[in-house]
Amino acid sequence: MPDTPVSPLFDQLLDSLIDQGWAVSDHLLLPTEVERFRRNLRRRLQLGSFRDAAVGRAASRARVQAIRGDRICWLNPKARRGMEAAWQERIEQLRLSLNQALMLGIRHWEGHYAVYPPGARYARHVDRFRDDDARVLSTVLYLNSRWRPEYGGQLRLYPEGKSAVDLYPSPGRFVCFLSDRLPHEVIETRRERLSVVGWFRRDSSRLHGLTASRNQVGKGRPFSCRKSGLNSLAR
Ligand SMILES: O=C(O)CCC(=O)C(=O)O
Ligand SMILES: [Fe+2]
Repeated sequence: MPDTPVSPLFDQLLDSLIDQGWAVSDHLLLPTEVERFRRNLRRRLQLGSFRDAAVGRAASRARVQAIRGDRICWLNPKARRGMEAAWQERIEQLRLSLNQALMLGIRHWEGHYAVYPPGARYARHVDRFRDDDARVLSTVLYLNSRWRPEYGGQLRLYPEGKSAVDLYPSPGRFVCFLSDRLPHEVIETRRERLSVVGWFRRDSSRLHGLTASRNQVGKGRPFSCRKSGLNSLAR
């Protein structure tokens, strides 16, 4: 098996994931790459490729907006050029590192752009579906040009038995966390908030349009801080 080069950045991410079930890096992309990626998002927005995000198969639109106010557009998994391709190449490197170091058995990543207009939020939830355990790790990359705390819009993580953690969507920030056990929410934003949200999955299907179960908390085994704990939760 060829050795996967694990960059020091990935090393730090892996260590944090093992220790606390979530990780953050502000250096995965250059500022110029973040800008190019943002331009790409804006182009897709102008083309009318975005649609309201969904939360439940039968939920009414008004109810959805109260829970989740973003609009989304899936990335092209077959992109060959531009930042969509570059990002998915980097994500592929991370996938190889994750599988090598933690044996998570991840087979692919899929993700979408998300735009939260001012006033939008995403209520507390867990990313793994009730009836589908394919999502292993959630990822978020923020494409905002700048961010100040007074804009709100922070991602609030609720690690079990610990205080909540607030992460502001600053330009180029990357956050990842275990999809099945880390409740989180997006606090109401006062500015337009741009991101690429995605999931490392252990299946090979690309079924878009399924929706996350709200407050699906407490499923799965208790999180262990040791590698063996991570290994076992991935099986
Ligand atoms: O944008 C974020 O910070 C998180 C979004 C999220 O939780 C989701 O789309 O499931
Ligand atoms: Fe989420």
